[in-house]
Amino acid sequence: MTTQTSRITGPAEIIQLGKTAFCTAKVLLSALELRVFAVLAEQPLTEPQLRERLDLHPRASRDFFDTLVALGLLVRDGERYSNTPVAGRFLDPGEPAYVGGFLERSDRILYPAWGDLTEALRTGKPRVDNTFREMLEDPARLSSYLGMMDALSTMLAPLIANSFDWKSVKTYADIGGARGNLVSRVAREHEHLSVHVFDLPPMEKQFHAHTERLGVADRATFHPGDFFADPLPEADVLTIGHVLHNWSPAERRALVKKAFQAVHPGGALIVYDRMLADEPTDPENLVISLDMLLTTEGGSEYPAGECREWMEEAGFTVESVKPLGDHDTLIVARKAS
Ligand SMILES: C[S@@+](CC[C@H](N)C(=O)[O-])C[C@H]1O[C@@H](n2cnc3c(N)ncnc32)[C@H](O)[C@@H]1O
Repeated sequence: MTTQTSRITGPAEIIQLGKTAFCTAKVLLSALELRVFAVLAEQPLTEPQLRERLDLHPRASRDFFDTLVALGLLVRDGERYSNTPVAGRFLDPGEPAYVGGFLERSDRILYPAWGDLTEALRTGKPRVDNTFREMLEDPARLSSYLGMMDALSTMLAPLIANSFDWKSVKTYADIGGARGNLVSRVAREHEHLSVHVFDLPPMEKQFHAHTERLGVADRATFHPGDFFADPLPEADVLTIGHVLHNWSPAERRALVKKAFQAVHPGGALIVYDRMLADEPTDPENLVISLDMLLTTEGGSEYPAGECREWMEEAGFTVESVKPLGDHDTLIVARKAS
């Protein structure tokens, strides 16, 4: 079957794709780094006031603020700039729905790494040093990373809480569950659940603070360990979300096999990731797969069919494969009673 890309109809779109797209991305990322939205959350400001607050040179400050207006993130009313309602809700770090944790990491790590895509494609090697373990020891960097993870799992949590029958489930463990954002949000929807997170030991302190903040600490347990070296906690339901894509196919297969040992008879394994469609019509998940090339040793996105094979090979029966939100796929697999 021929794949058609109807987005590109002429030279204007080609130039937009090759130039304007990364320029406008960087305008947003710099605005976050400069705290434009945080400053404007306090009060609307004129161009000289905002420029002074942000300590910018006058040469391009008006163009920079006007670009943010043109992108729909700021409003200019007469001489004063303010946040649009959407920017005020999602880009002001003081707001609970802030998604900037994700974008801050984009700015610091992914934006420079993407500049080296050609080299990564030639060598198959990541362009970011494997500093993940070091980052876990650095509270500021860890917080920014967790902000990014939480931004994603907060959007998916209500869908996961409603797309599975949790009534008969007593224990639920999220493998690679970070500071417990997903389990906490599912536990808030289903008050009978006792929830568990398995993750690397440095995540434990963050886990206790976060589950406390979300009001589920009395039902939440952290299991420190390395999921390739240590046994996983046993539970009625295990989730593995946005984890398998960080590892090579052989490592994913091993982890799914290990999950089979940990799921109680009659229980289920739920895997979700940015899985790849059969036809490459949507660049979104393919771009994330290239992110994995740039940032991990062996990771990539993968088709749902491959995940099915790992699950069936481990002994599960796949019950359902369905879309989760705009870009993820959720697979539920059952272990026989
Ligand atoms: C991409 S994050 C996904 C976090 C979470 N599932 C979510 O969707 O928000 C990957 C998680 O796997 C954890 N992780 C990485 N290597 C691990 C290992 N060897 N053992 C246990 N956890 C690990 C990381 O600390 C991190 O929390």
